[in-house]
Amino acid sequence: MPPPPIRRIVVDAPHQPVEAPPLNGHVPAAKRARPRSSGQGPQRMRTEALTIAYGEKVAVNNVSLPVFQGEVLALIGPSGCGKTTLLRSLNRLVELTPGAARGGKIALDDADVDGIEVTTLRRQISMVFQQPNPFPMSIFDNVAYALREQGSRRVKRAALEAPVREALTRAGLWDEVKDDLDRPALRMSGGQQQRLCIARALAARPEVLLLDEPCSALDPRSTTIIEELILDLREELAVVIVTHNLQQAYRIADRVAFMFLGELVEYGPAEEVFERPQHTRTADYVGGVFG
Ligand SMILES: Nc1ncnc2c1ncn2[C@@H]1O[C@H](COP(=O)(O)OP(=O)(O)OP(=O)(O)O)[C@@H](O)[C@H]1O
Repeated sequence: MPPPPIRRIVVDAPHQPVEAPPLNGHVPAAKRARPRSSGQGPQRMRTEALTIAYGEKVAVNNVSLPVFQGEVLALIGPSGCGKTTLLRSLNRLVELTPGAARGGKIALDDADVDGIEVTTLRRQISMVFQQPNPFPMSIFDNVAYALREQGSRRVKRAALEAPVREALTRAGLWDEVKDDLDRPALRMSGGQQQRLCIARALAARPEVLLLDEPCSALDPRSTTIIEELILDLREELAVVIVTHNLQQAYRIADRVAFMFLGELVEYGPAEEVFERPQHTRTADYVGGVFG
């Protein structure tokens, strides 16, 4: 099947195109470090009419959204619009919240996620959280943990060295930690800890990487390193990131989904959503009015 073209979704009646103010004046196009994806990757996931409620509170309302391999999809929108709920629904983490209920469908490679054993699903769709959360064990064991969980619990350390090294290399951390693998992970810097969490997520060889504001607790240098890393990883994965940082979304996203009060208001290539938004609400948000 030919890859689907990049297209835009504008929910609600399309408004007159509006001129968006620059992104708080901080993000000239030249800041974009790498070309955006050509949009040729296969579709990895999709939600169809996804609705999630916490009791009476509808947090995500009727959202249909594709996720493509080789791309970074950024979920943006004002606080409380449902970004994290949507992200956590993709690997069924949201089900762990008491009172949460879901309607609609989520598919991974055309398979309904409800039919995939949940541990397997969470290996295929790994998640990295806002606060780095390494386990209280060594750097090596943090990454090896994911491998041991995959059924090789009794495998000797020597057999895990190559995959641990590979995951740390992919997470851009190997050179910094290779002589210190037995150091407690909790003694690393915040930025290193977050990259370790990414390495741990990658060790499970996921198809989709979910990132929930992964840089919000980090300094600018660590943020730049992780943004570069996300752009590298996008070659082999589908990446979905929730971010409040519009400059970050502009820098790294190939496509952007703007949510408001649980609804998907606008979705499309990042440049279009930021520079030529079709919806007044999107224009107001990317212009810094909301949020
Ligand atoms: N456990 C919960 N129980 C009840 N309501 C919840 C729960 N978690 C989230 N909500 C509500 O669901 C809505 C969406 O929340 P969510 O955290 O998904 O939004 P968000 O866009 O990620 O917000 P933020 O940007 O502030 O993290 C909000 O109104 C929130 O108050």
